[in-house]
Amino acid sequence: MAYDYAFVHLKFTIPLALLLTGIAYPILHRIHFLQIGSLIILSFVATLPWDAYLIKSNIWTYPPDAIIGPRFWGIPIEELFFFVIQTYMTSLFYIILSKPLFHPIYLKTQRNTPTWISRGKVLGQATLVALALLGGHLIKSGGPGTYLGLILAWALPFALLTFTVAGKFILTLPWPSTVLPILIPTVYLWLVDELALGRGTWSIQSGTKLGFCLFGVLDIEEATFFLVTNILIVFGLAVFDQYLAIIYAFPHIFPTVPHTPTPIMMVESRLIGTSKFDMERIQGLQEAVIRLKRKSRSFYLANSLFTGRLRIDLILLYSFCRLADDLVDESKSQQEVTKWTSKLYKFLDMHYKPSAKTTNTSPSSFISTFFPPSAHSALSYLPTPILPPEPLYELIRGFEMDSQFSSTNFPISTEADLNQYAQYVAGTVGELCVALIIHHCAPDLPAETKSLLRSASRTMGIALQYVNIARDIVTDAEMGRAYIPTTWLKEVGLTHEELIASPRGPIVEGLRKRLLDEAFKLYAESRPSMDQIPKEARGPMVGAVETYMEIGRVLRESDEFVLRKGKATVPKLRRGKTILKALFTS
Ligand SMILES: CC(C)=CCC/C(C)=C/CC/C(C)=C/CC/C(C)=C/[C@@H]1[C@@H](COP(=O)(O)OP(=O)(O)O)[C@]1(C)CC/C=C(\C)CC/C=C(\C)CCC=C(C)C
Repeated sequence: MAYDYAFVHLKFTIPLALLLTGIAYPILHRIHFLQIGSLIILSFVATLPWDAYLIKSNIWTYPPDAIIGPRFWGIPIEELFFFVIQTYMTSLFYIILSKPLFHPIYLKTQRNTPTWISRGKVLGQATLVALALLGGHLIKSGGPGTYLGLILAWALPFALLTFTVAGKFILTLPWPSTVLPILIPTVYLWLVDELALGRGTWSIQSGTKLGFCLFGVLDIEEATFFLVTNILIVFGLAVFDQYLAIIYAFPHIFPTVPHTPTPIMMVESRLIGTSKFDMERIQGLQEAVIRLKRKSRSFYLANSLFTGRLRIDLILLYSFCRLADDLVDESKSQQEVTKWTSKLYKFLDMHYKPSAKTTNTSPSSFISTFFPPSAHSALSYLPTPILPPEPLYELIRGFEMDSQFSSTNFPISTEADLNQYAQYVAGTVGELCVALIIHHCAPDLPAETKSLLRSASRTMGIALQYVNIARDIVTDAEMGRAYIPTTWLKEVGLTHEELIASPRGPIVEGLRKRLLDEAFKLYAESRPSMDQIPKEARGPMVGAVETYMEIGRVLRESDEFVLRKGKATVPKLRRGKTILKALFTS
């Protein structure tokens, strides 16, 4: 009995697995445990007979003075543990590197597949078949090609199966999320293997190997083994992600999705033909993600921390809010604003007041007739059945207030007006976000908790809007707008006209500070209630709020301003740190 092989785990695999667990911990959801767990079981069951055969045929041997002793089917327990830990580590690499991806949009190539993907899939399948056949041939011939043959003939049919099921999806995913989680653990395990082979912890029979080394004493067969097994793990995870993407993306096929989609749903998602996929919705989701990425760094980063349908619906909500805001902001006249807001009200009426319907037009033909093509998806895919109507109507009312600014009219006279405005444009957004969270994560929350969350989310929305106004004093002035209440301006001897003509200087800084103080007061009032947000949405929501409030903190530190396009932003590193802190502490 000895501990050489056990030490390989203690020194190299377990510490890395622990480190990866620590890094991935805040982004791991129940579904990931199901994903990793199923893959560990599959890889264990698939490797067991193969490994037992290798040991029985003396292709692989373990000197008795390198292992603790207990065996199952002749396989030392350290080796059995290897199946588990390698699958676990590679899965975590994949999950971490795939986190920023929004998988539903990678279903876009399922129909009207680009030629390079169709060809790539056929080429991949042909290569896997050829290599598996080569493996069979090497086994039949016996001698030095046996071990390589056994690896190829065993692993590649599994790879072929998974690639056949999810090849287009795998090829559509960005390479850092597929190639890197294969390569990084492979190279790491090559180095570990090199060390173990060098120390004689395990060895390969000389008559059954080719005798080429990739480097040092690392036989080409061992290098191939780690490469193909990591390919198998990543392909397996991608199959799982493809099924999840189908389940989450298509409410017309899966109207409700439980916390953790069931294995039956996974099978169903496989059996449904791609002809049933709503590719227009995928296109709409893609447009919404692009809008989010272009317009808001903070929310884009925070959004990637959510999962499932909640993530999709938050993106769609953002897209609607942004579109409505832009339609009003980009209007050239008061009439144009009224044109858009009345169309938006009508759009909401069609969903929420069908009895008040004045025409026989359907919402989709109303959208395509009265809105520009760039607005269609943001309106068509707003998850109206889940969202309460009042905040949506109020949001449009807030945009109407925006349009009332003119060289002689400043609608924000008092602090109460400011609060009302912020309620309309941002308190509503908080309430809508919470409605989505409750629907997707905890529909059975007690009524008092729901109402606490609603009112806190309104307050938090106002806090964020105050930060937004404090940040944009200069850019708003350039558009002829001043949100600082007339009463505050009077106290410092300013008028709106003067603020707009000269939005910089110590007096304005004083006003900015006052607004930020109000923002942080409201933030402090509502922040404790965020602990009542269901666990799976809490960290990401806190992350979203904190990255936005961080703009306020940067503004308060004034010398740290990073002025970009006239706006103060939080440096990337600081934004990343804020998100991580929120995730690890919520
Ligand atoms: C990850 C995530 C939460 C994403 C979605 C959030 C979402 C739907 C945002 C919509 C934003 C939007 C375009 C609203 C239109 C009105 C508007 C412009 C509001 C201002 C947003 C700032 O956006 P940005 O800086 O990009 O805009 P401009 O450059 O000024 O054009 C606002 C400041 C409002 C943002 C308000 C919220 C996201 C609500 C915050 C409250 C919560 C998240 C609830 C917290 C829960 C509890 C229980 C306290």
